[in-house]
Amino acid sequence: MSGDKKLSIAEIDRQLACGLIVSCQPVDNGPLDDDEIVVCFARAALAGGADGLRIEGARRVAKVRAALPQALIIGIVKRDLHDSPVRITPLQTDVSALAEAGADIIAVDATRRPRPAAVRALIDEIHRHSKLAMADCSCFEDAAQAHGCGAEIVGTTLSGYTGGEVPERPDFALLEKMVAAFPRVMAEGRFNTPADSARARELGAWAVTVGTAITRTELVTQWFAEALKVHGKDSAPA
Ligand SMILES: CC(=O)N[C@H](C=O)[C@@H](O)[C@H](O)[C@H](O)COP(=O)(O)O
Repeated sequence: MSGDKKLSIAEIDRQLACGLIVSCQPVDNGPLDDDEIVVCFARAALAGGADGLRIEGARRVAKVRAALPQALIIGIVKRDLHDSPVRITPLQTDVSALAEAGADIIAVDATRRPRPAAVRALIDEIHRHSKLAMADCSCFEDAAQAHGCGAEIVGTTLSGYTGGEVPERPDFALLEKMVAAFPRVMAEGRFNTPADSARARELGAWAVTVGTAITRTELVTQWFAEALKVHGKDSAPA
């Protein structure tokens, strides 16, 4: 298994062409929430020109790695803990499982919230496996802390998801602030259109991760259905 593959950040810099990463995370328990479908999403994303993939769960990372030995994979584990709001790769054992499954980059929640393992401990564990660390951040201060702990990549992933209503638009203000301070910033979270993704790159994002708009068919269908409701039966021509 190519869990042993070790890419340097400079090699990844060279591999990025358009800077698009596709997150292949179907809606939980929906009709597309299936390991083989995730592998198909991954194949389709690469066929469409993506530079890399974001995959949830060690088992799915291993399946995608086996099917696509050369793919750049960012691995995460999502788990619901009873005593912490941290969901994305909260434990050191999650890190080891993702490393063994063949992830190149391992992303962890880097928010400064109550958590079972410190951000530094998770990043150290990622590096112990000779993998690269990405910090999923909710604000500039999260990114500063994670960068200080050695994270190679910091992302806007969790902006808007740590309290209050989730905004509709991406957090461009945070992206700009992070780009000015850190060398590799992942634009992630609600980059739902090619135009917003391109804008992120114009602003200096190292790469852009797009999930929902590509791999959550139910939600994209809802966007269309909601928009079309305005012109429902009453306004249709007789
Ligand atoms: C907040 C959180 O849990 N984000 C998750 C992180 O893996 C995923 O649910 C998102 O789909 C991913 O970040 C991509 O973002 P978007 O789906 O908006 O393109």
